[in-house]
Amino acid sequence: MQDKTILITGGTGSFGSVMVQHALRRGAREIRILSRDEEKQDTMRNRLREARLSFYIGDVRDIGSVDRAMAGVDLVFHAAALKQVPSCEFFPMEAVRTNVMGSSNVIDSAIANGIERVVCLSTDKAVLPINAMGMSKALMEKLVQAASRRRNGTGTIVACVRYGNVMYSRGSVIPLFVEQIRSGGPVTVTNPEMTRFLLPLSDSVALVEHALTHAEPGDVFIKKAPACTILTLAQALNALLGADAEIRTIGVRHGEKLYETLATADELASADDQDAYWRIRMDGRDLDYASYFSEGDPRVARLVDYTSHNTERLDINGTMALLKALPEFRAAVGG
Ligand SMILES: O=c1ccn([C@@H]2O[C@H](COP(=O)(O)OP(=O)(O)O[C@H]3O[C@H](CO)[C@H](O)[C@H](O)[C@H]3O)[C@@H](O)[C@H]2O)c(=O)[nH]1
Repeated sequence: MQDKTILITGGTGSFGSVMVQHALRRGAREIRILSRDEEKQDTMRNRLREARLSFYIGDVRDIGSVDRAMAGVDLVFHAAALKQVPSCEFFPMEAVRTNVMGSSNVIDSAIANGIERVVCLSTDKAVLPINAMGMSKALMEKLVQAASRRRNGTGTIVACVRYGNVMYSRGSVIPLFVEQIRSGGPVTVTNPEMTRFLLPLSDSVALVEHALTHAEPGDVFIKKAPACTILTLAQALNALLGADAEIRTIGVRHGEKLYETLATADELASADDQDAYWRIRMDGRDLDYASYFSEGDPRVARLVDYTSHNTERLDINGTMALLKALPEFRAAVGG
C-alpha cells in the first residue's frame, strides 16, 4: 500500500474505518472513500483530519460516480454492500442493485481504468446461499471470476475475500446484546444452538491485506476462524458485563441458517492451505465444453465443508477471551 492511491467503496463502514487507519500507517499516498452518506463522511473527515483522505459522494449503482472516483487509483477495496440478511429478504432487488450491479460497475470501471488490484468483500453467506444477501454476494463472486477469466494473466487482478461474522460490526448481534444486557435484558437469542464464525475486525483487515498481496485473478481467500453458539455468546457477554440478564429464545429470523459454511468440500479439494488462510482458486477452464471431457477435474472431494459447526468451537471462556481482546469491545464497555 506504500505510495499507492487506494479507493475504498463503502469506506465509512466498520471495515472502511479500520482499513483507512491501516492504509495510512502503511504509507498510502491517497485514500479515497466512495459512499452515499455525507454525514458519515463528514464525521470521518472531522475525526481523522488527514490530508491524504479524500471523500467522494456517490453510489456503486451509478457507474458515473464510480468512474469519477476510480481514475488514477492503484488499489481498490470493494466493501460497499447491503449486508443485513433480513432487510435483503424484504428488498431483494435492492440487494441485486447494490451487491450485483454495483459490484459489476466497480469491476468494469477498475478494468477500464487499468487498476492493479481489486479485492471484493464477500461473506460466508454466499456459500450454498439461502438468503437474498448471500445470493447477491454469490453472484458478485461469479462476476469476479467471469471478469478474471476474460483477463486471466494480464492487467487488473480481481479477487475476493470471504468473511464470517465480523465481531462488533455496526448493526450486528454483539453490540445489540451489550445494549440489551445494559438495559436489564432480556437478551434475545434466535436459536441457542445456532453457530457463527467469529472474526475480529482487525483479522478482517489482515485477510484483505493477505489477499491483496497474494491474489491471482479470481482467487477467493478465507481466514480460518473459530465459532461459538449464540447461547455461548450471550452467556459470555453476561459474564463480561457482570450481569445475569435473562436469555430469551425468540426464534430464527427470515433467511437465517443454523450454521454458516466458509468453504465447500469441492472448493477445499483444490484449495491451497496457507496456514491461517485458504486460497480457493477459480476454475479457469473456458466455455468450450469439449475441454470438460479432456481437462475434467479428476480430483474427488474427500473433505467435508468447512462450517461454523465443525470449526474450532469456543466455550464461554474462549469467547470471553476473544471479546476482551477486541478494541471495539473495550471502547464500548470500558476497561
Ligand atoms: O437479536 C438477535 C439478533 C441476532 N441473533 C443471532 O446472532 C447471530 C449473528 O447475527 P447478526 O445479525 O450479527 O449477523 P448475521 O449472521 O445475520 O449476518 C452478519 O454476518 C454476515 C457474515 O456472515 C454479514 O457480515 C452480515 O452483514 C452480518 O449482518 C445469528 O445467528 C442470529 O440469529 C440473535 O440471536 N438475536
